[in-house]
Amino acid sequence: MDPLTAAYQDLAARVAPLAEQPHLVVAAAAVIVAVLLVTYVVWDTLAYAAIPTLDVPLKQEELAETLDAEQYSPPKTLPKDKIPCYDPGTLQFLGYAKAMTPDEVRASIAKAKEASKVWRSSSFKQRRILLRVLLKYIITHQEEICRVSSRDSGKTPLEAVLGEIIVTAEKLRWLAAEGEDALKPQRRSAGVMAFYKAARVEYVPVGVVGAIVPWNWPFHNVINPISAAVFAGNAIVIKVSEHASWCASYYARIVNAALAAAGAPPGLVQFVTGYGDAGAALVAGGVDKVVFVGSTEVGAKVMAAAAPRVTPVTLELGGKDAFVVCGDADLAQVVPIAVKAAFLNCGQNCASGERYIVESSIYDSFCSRVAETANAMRQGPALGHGPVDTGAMCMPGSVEKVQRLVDDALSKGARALSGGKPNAAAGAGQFYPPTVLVGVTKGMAIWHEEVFGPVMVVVPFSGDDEAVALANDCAFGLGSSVFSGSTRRARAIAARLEAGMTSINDFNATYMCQSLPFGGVKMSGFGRFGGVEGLRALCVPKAVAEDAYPFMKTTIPAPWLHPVGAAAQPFAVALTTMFYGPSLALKARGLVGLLRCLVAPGGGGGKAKRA
Ligand SMILES: NC(=O)c1ccc[n+]([C@@H]2O[C@H](COP(=O)([O-])OP(=O)(O)OC[C@H]3O[C@@H](n4cnc5c(N)ncnc54)[C@H](O)[C@@H]3O)[C@@H](O)[C@H]2O)c1
Repeated sequence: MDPLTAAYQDLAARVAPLAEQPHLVVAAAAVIVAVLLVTYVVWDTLAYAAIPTLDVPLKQEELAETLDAEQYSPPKTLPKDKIPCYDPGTLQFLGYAKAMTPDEVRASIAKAKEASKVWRSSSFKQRRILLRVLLKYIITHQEEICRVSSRDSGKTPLEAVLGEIIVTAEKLRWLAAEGEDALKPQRRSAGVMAFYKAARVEYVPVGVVGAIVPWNWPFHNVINPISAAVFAGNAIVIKVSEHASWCASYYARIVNAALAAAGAPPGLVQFVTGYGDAGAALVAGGVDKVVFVGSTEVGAKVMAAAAPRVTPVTLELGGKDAFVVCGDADLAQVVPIAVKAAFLNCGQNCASGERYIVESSIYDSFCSRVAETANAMRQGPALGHGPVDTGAMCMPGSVEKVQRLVDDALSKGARALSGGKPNAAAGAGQFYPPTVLVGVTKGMAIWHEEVFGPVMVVVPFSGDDEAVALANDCAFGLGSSVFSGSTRRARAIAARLEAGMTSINDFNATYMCQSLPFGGVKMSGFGRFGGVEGLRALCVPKAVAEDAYPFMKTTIPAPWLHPVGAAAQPFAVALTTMFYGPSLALKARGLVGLLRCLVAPGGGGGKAKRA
């Protein structure tokens, strides 16, 4: 018996008794998992031990849970060159942010440009340190970051942890762990005629990224593009929303402290506060790439403004996600997810469940269960008044916009199973309650327009073709969900949905997988942010080809030397036939033609002719 077979038989004989003692197998597996876990924790702890700890002082109003009514009452007159900032839950006045002028925006771009020249040759190691400094601060100061976000945008502290912290932490972790792999030069095949070449793509930083972001997740919306842009070797000028400018002051202090701790050049990240004119100045001001996150209407303007300089744009625009629930889905799982998908952050999410397409067999049960939860949800100011399930709408005018869409639907025959009018009982702030609408038809504006508020529209379907047709009957195509007890059925429906992202038996799971691209189709925009594709979109994918072998290099064949002779074109035809001829006979014909050209009079090209 050969030694290998003997060793195998010996191992098999030793392992066989274990099959009769499954508890030993389970115990061994548990020990292995525990060792792996401990190794991971120790590794992570050591990786972060040397990472500097930031000290970012907070202002009085950033620290307080409740604000004194007198001290924070609105001013009588509002200056034009400043942005007034309010708490949407109490309407207390928080102070002013600067409304930067176009000249000030251009000055910020110039500073970023200088910093980008240094940072583009920074090492991935240094970029990872920057991300880890940020992550360390974020995890140890979650409460502060969330309190400030809640104060400025109206969301509850729980919502802030879910949407501001968790996804940001995962983004930073993913970038540090896998970002370098996504950006290191990638080998490509050289092809047939260039067989002697080595081909690769190098991901070169674009230079200065100009990012314009909305107010709905004011912390995540800034750290998300900043972390990706600087990890890709760029500087970034980021324009925050005029409706979330107060909190940007704290978030800018965090970022600047992290840059200093990581030894990054000052000016690498520039914050811009201002109105639309500041955003327009950023787009037209000479940045190398524009990332716009906001409404479809403004996105179209941004695209037009980027055209004269042919500045590349990524547009992350509005959404109106379809949420398909098949009759065989597990309602106990689906209902709580459906409620979160519609009402998280008061429905102010680009990828928010807005159109619930539910199979007729479970339609009534689904509607009554979501309405029961919606009716039980408590609403109020996010801070200082005990836990609430949902907070205020961030933007002045949002409550009225939602009411217009709901009123239109109700006047045309829809019914509200919960909510349906502003919630004055919740307090002085901008409150619209969780609203479930049934009986919605295509003639109603709410079926087509993005609500960006806490309204769940539920319609029934019969047969998967109808579910797909209803889901695709929409100008937007950002996220989508399909729930079914049969993965096969869910996948088949998902494959037919016109959307940039689909989660099967979940909602927005694609965003928790930060390796995946984020973005939409149709009026939801184009280009991708997030994941490998999003990171590479912040670079120029530069094609490079060089000689693969030192003894082979490109020389122009003799028949092609100028002035060319009669054999020049037949030589090219023969060469093409030899390399690409789809049969042996054709390839042989190409080779013979090639040799003929070389020996023919004039086959030596210009030199031969001259001789
Ligand atoms: N797809 C996504 O990733 C995503 C994420 C969040 C929000 N959104 C969308 O954002 C919208 C809500 O956010 P919003 O109300 O802040 O959007 P918005 O389009 O009104 O504003 C977004 C930003 O654009 C700026 N701006 C305004 N006019 C400009 C101009 N002419 N040139 C350049 N910039 C200009 C604003 O000052 C703001 O900072 C919703 O439609 C929502 O779906 C999309």
